[in-house]
Amino acid sequence: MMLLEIAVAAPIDQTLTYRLPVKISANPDGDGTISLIGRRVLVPLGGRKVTGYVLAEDVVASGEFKIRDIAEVLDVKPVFPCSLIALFRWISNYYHYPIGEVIRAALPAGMSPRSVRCLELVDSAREDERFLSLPDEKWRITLQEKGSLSAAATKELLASKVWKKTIQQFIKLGVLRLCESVTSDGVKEKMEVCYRLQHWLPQPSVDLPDESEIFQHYRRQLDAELGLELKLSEAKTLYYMKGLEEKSVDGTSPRKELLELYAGAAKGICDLKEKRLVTEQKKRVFRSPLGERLEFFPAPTELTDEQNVALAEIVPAIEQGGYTPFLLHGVTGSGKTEVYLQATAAALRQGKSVLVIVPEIALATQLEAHFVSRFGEQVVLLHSGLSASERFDQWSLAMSGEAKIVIGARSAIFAPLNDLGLIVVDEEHDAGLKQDDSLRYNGRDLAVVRAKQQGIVVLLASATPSVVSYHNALCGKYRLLTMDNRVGNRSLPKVTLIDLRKQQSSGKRSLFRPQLRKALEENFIAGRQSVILINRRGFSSNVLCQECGTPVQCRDCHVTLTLHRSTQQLLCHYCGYSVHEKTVCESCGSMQLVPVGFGTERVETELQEMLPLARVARLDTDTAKDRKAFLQTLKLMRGGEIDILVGTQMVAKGHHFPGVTLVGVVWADGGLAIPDYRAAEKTFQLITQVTGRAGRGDSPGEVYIQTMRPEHYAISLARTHSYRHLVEKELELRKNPAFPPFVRLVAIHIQGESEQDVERSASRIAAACRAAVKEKKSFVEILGPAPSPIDRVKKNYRWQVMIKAASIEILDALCSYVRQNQQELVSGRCKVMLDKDPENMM
Ligand SMILES: Nc1ncnc2c1ncn2[C@@H]1O[C@H](COP(=O)(O)OP(=O)(O)OP(=O)(O)O)[C@@H](O)[C@H]1O
Ligand SMILES: [Zn+2]
Repeated sequence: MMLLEIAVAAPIDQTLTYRLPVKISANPDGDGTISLIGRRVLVPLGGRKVTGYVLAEDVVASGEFKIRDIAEVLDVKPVFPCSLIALFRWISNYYHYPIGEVIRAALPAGMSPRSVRCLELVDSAREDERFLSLPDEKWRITLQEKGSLSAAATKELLASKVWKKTIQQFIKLGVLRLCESVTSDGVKEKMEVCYRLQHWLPQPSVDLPDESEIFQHYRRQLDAELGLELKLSEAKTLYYMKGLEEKSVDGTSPRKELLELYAGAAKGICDLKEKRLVTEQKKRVFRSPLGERLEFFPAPTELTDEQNVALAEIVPAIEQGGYTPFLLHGVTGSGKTEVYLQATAAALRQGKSVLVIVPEIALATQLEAHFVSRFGEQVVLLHSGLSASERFDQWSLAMSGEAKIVIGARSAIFAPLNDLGLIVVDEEHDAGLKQDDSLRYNGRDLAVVRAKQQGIVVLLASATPSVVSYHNALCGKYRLLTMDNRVGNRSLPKVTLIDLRKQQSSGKRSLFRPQLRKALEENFIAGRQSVILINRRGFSSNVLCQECGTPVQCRDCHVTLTLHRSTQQLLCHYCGYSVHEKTVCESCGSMQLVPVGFGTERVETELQEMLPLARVARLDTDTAKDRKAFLQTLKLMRGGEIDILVGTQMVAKGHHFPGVTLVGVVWADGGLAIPDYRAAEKTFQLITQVTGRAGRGDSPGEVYIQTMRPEHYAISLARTHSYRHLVEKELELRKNPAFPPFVRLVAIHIQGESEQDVERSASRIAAACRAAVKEKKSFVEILGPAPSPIDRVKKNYRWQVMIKAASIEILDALCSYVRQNQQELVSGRCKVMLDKDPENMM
């Protein structure tokens, strides 16, 4: 009898031991060799049954607890590889999160295969009188006619108060039985018909005056060189196939595209197939989420010197194997993507697979096109925009080893790739890599941990690495690679600061100062594209009562509402609460409300007024809600069909828009006022990233930055592209008072509907932590308790205690202490959440 170590999907910190009873076969297919590790099982826990994940077999019981039997094996094959188990254990320890819940969070939601139970009428009991004498309910008739019920009908029946008992009795009598079956959602990969040339064919000459002559000539050429006596339709088909072959990764011509070029190819192909000049095959298609074929990017003819230097370090590390972390600091447009592609090729040559993590889905789509152009069908994309069945598809392709390259957002760090050789993290500084609720992990940090555990290469890359990562590189924890120059000797754009403190001279007040205005007008007239950054969405950031000055606030949060003119709403950006824009002041009842401040919508409106003929588009979380529309906007921008793109930080990240020559920042220092020790770092990163969108094509770029604080180092250093100076400055400042990288942080969040309970709990937690660290010799500091900067969200009051410590062990000891004593420390229905290495300070 085998004992199993199982993580249950419940808030329990430890794994549990269960027995695999003899009556349950681990391998119903009769294959005795497959291990249970990585599979899901159903186990009794208290009075219910929950999903468990098998982490180890043949374990030894501690003898402390009574060991129970597992109820069922849910999967016929593992759903995650053994190599991930160490990562799950690490995450559970590090983030102080129950291990079963870690695994549940790692597996795609609603992932199949899953087990379902169906009620069946036992064959030999078809004539059972007791059963036949039951009332003519729909379920009974179905059972009698079809022999079984669907999983949904079974579930409903077993939950019904009226029939539950009866069903159970009939199961006991052996008339009915419950059958477990494993299903997967029926979505298949998309396939298309392709044709392949079976013969070498000469290159057609194209410098003939008209088309029909080209085809005639090609027909004669094929006859002369290869002795093929072809009909004109056949020669014409071959001519187009030859063209498509060159554009494709694997030398095939998709039927759909061929017919679009030449309708007569349908007939031509039939004849050519008969003559065995062409064969037909089915191929998996990779479509962009827009349903279109992905753009094709040819490989560059040669690498830049800096790319060569970087790869001369990365490739041997991949070939030799072993844990090697790299930090690639490459300025915007230096060709980092090509480095990822070459490194990937090196890993594939070793028979290894590759994982690419990006902070944002839009970037994943862009990278996907590059990777598919180079590696074809070996690439899958894992992201939250997929339906459950699509995600299952991608997941199983990775699990089976069919897909060698997985690209995805942070959760793709759990991709079930077996033979990893390389993990790439693009835009490694980006806050989007951190999950901000439930299991609060950082995808970049997990990439490093996974690489270390599996002994492989990890490549963190950014034009503006996080100060912490760069510090790690300076200390020798990571190997630093630098690319200081743009591809093709393009220069970084010239940046001009515009001081917003200087009075606007005369005329209408505008969000754009004359210099930026003029540049925008000239750029538009010259037929070039511009990008405008304003890191706030909505029309205005606040709405104030003109009579008493009170801002309109959310009903459930301590947050002022933002005016969204396009939907005529005042909207809470924290909980989504909204009221019509024509509302009354809560405090005095006046209807005179005035918008103050500005956001993307207002900037868009003003631009459109300023340049009525320009095609202006907006990119922010509001317009990005519709994923298709969002990707469409990016595509139009790349294709030059938008003149001015306005947006939040979304426009700043990693996009390659070759036509953009002008970038404007409406208000650069808004982020400096946020209570976050990284406010300057983040401001610098945002400006540098958006600056990097200019001048990536043939024409050089220029950038105008409007700011109230032109002398602030985050802004003046961004003007001169001085990343290393910024790091020096930040490291100096973070020594005292101490902040990461010199200390580690954990934020303890306490939330609840009763303000008093929350405050009391926070105080007790802070006091308990203080008492616990009294004796400690190394540096530790407990800050708070204090209300969070946004101290009420969705009816919940929020307080926090922040702990800084020089040693991670002390932090961990305090976290464990708080969790273990939660019952005594926390009042009423308050919730406590630990956020290690917090990213969001609000
Ligand atoms: N060796 C090369 N020769 C010619 N073109 C190249 C080469 N390497 C990269 N490129 C091209 O240079 C452009 C910029 O490269 P890429 O988008 O990778 O920049 P990046 O370093 O990722 O910048 P960012 O940080 O802004 O995302 C792309 O169009 C890419 O195809
Ligand atoms: Zn709200």
